[in-house]
Amino acid sequence: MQVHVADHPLIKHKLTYLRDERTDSPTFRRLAEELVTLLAYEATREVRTEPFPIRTPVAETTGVKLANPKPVIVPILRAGLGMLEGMVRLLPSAEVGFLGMVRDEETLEVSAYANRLPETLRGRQVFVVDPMLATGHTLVMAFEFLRDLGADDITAVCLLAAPEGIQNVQEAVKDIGIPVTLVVGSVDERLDERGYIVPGLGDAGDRLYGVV
Ligand SMILES: O=P(O)(O)OC[C@H]1O[C@H](OP(=O)(O)OP(=O)(O)O)[C@H](O)[C@@H]1O
Ligand SMILES: O=c1cc[nH]c(=O)[nH]1
Ligand SMILES: [Mg+2]
Repeated sequence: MQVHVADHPLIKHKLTYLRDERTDSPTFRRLAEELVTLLAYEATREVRTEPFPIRTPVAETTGVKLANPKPVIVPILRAGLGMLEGMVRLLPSAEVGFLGMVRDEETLEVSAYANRLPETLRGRQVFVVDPMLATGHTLVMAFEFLRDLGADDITAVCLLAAPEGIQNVQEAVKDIGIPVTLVVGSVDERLDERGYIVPGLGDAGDRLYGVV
């Protein structure tokens, strides 16, 4: 698995405000959207394009456009929804599929409660968005779902990751058997005993949408 840690002062600046416990929900949502747009620049570096002949007011030339079939963006509910708009803004012609997953706060095991994805992902580039990669259980289960639908090219975009989680995903991806790229805004210090990223930002879903 290729791992890219975005190293950009604007990303660090926005992440600092995102982490700050004084940041309210509307500001948190705006920052998450802005951050994903910056990370998406890195995540879409290998997006497939095809030649596209055009005529400018001056001359004929051949540019590029996104190739067909178009990419698929998959936010992992709930918190991944906070990154969807920023990603769609960069890839407006992409299709969007949804995966709903929640981790048990005691065992840290994950269960899926919603799945609305294209029938097949064969030949599609898939971009998974979820702000937090903690133990990595959620991402691994998501990758298995996507692989079972034929995906063979997955890029995951996360705002924060724990080193333990990256390691777990790296191990699991060997068995999943398809190329995976991970783009993250920061690799934090560690996980705490409750499975939260340290220093992290707390519960991303709650900070975006409130405690349910
Ligand atoms: O790497 P992991 O240990 O699996 O944890 C990461 C997951 O935890 C959070 O979701 P959560 O389960 O809190 O659901 P929510 O988005 O509905 O709040 C986060 O958005 C990830 O999906
Ligand atoms: O720190 C964490 C870990 C998992 N999920 C979150 O929302 N935050
Ligand atoms: Mg949550």
